[in-house]
Amino acid sequence: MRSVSGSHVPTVPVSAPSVPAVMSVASADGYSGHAHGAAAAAAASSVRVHSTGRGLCQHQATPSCSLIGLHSGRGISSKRHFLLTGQLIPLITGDLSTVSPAGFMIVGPLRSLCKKAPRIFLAMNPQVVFVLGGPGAGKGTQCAKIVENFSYTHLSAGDLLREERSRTGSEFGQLIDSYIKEGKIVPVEITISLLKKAMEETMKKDENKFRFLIDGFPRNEDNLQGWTKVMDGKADVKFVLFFDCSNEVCIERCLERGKSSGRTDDNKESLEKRIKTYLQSTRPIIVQYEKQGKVRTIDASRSVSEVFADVKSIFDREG
Ligand SMILES: Nc1ncnc2c1ncn2[C@@H]1O[C@H](COP(=O)(O)OP(=O)(O)OP(=O)(O)O)[C@@H](O)[C@H]1O
Ligand SMILES: O=c1ccn([C@@H]2O[C@H](COP(=O)(O)O)[C@@H](O)[C@H]2O)c(=O)[nH]1
Repeated sequence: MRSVSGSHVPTVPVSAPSVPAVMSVASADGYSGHAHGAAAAAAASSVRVHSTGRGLCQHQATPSCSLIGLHSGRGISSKRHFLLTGQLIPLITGDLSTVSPAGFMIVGPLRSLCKKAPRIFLAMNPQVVFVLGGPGAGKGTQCAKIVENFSYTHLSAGDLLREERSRTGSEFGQLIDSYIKEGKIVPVEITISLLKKAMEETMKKDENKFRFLIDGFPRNEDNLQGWTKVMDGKADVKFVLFFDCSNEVCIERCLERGKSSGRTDDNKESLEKRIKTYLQSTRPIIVQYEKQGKVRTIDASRSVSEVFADVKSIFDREG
């Protein structure tokens, strides 16, 4: 047994049931690194409690009590909280940069808790990276490469809208079609419901898939407000990946793509409108996130591999 960073974890009671004011988190015999896993789980910005543990448990340290944590495996630090059967437990601090690769971790036995909580399952909120940039800046191309190299699921808001447009019986098909051709931004209620559903379905299929690249969203103030209203507290926006590219290069790429894409908006007329919408509505959103220190800017005018080298170093760093 060893304690996490040699620390004890004081509890801050929120509601019953009560647990001892001090408890130590220890790794079970033969599960070295699990204590770090728990610390990483605690470091997660928000953690949901699962009442059932289907698929969550990779290792079972003790049959009576298990704390299961998810961690990103890369340099998580800082003081956060996680929810544990009605208790807010201040973070176990320490250097988490050595945490082993991503996955579920388990610590046990949590002796003092065993009596109170026979089994505790924790899973993180979805972790989101917004991917923004002008039309044709290379967002989709780079997202595909991120997915190949990191454990992210790519959700393109544009693709989801196009899918909805062609879904038989969709009540929004015509509206989406005209908005896309005009380069206008579809009302957020439609887009957010598609995004939320896609995230939920992804996580339902595989609980390990809780990291998302949301490509082409939020595009305007309405999008941002809609996201906040529906997703605040339910998903954590880690950062915004911004592909910075001149309008000329964007237009040239889209026109080239238009030769084979079949997209109704990869033509000169639509592109002028899309660029205008991007400059008037989306850039201010990027500026807002910049003020919060959340934007990671990439020079997207270079080759695909040069751009990806920068993208990769950001994901290596950020986890
Ligand atoms: N770095 C690059 N250099 C040259 N061409 C590129 C580069 N990145 C992407 N492309 C090409 O440019 C076109 C647009 O790329 P992509 O679809 O990835 O852009 P996007 O930002 O997702 O566009 P949109 O927002 O319009 O969906 C594609 O044909 C793609 O192959
Ligand atoms: O959040 C969104 C995303 C997209 N749209 C509309 O779709 C087109 C195409 O989007 P791409 O990201 O280029 O695939 C875009 O011009 C908008 O009309 C949207 O309304 N909201």
